[in-house]
Amino acid sequence: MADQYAQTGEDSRPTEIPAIRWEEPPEGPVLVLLDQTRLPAEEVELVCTDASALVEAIRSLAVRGAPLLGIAGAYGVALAAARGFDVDDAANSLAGARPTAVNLAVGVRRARAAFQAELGKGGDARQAAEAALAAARKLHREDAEASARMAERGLALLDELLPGGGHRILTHCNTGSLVSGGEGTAFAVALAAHRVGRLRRLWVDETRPLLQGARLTAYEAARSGMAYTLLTDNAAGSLFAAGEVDAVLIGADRIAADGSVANKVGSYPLAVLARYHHVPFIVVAPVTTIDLDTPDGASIEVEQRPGHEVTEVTAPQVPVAGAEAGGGIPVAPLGTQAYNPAFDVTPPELVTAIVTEEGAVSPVTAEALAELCARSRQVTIS
Ligand SMILES: CSC[C@H]1O[C@H](OP(=O)(O)O)[C@H](O)[C@@H]1O
Repeated sequence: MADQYAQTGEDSRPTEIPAIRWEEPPEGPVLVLLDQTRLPAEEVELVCTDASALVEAIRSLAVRGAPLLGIAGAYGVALAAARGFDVDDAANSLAGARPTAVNLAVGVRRARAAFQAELGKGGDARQAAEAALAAARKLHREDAEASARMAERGLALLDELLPGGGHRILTHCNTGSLVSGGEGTAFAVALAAHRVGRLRRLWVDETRPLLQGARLTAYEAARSGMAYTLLTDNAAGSLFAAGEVDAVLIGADRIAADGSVANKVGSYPLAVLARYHHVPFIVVAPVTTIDLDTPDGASIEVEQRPGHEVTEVTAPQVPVAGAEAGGGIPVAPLGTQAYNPAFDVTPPELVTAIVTEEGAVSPVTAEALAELCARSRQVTIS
């Protein structure tokens, strides 16, 4: 069936999309973001000159995706320092902009620590700001390197689990260049398989309500030239039943110490479907997404988002005059209340493997995750 929906990308532009970059025009440093709320219709850039503009961009998902949130948070601290704003205030507002993706707080913490360490060594404000920027640039580089290594390790695992190639991969939400300093996490694995001719099809969940799959993953898949097919989230079950899914590849926003995985809402039902149909369910995430300070899935704060994201559909660049608060077109009676968690939590027993740049963990246990993180710290130190 997969081939009858043959949709291959037409775009030959480079797949790496500059989701974020630091610039230093004469009027002062800025953080330039590709506004992901406007994709795929428009490639519009947001120019942030202070932390509050970046906080708004994070909350509106103009910039999004766990690893990129970490990079943006670090640059946000550097921006506040470079422009003479209060760094502690900036760090606190950035770290609190979205609660679930642990990378955001990690990135903010790394840049803030570099800033404070430089001051502690007797450096002046300019030197401290430069130290924060250096920490942000380092995190950006490390994430790009991690992305390449995750792609390599993820492809090796797919080849091991699915001998014979021709992988039909289902993915949820968006985990490509738009969430990363490199080519992403789970999507980067699919891209690696495509480049060596071992991706038969990427099944792309549209990912309601904000449609990161339909708007962003399809956009990235088209640019790559891979064979991909979009589906509604509720059509995934019939694909599994038809035997059309060889593996599920998703990202993560926070992985608790016991191996519970918080990811875009709709991930947990895919894990249950995968288990029922004996299909590998693989999580691809950098080590920075593993949070040993969060003991288990119940301890992960799941972001609750505004109801209008469910009760309205919004044409990103065309606000609808007179529509509800969200500016979209109502699809439910005015006043309808909506349940809109941004993420859900998959228990470790439903996860076949967690693939990181330092290696894969399977089965997923607290001990194996702790060992992986310890090994990663050794690598970082050396
Ligand atoms: C690999 S990070 C991408 C991750 O982030 C997405 O959430 P959001 O679009 O709300 O930032 C989703 O959970 C993806 O798996």
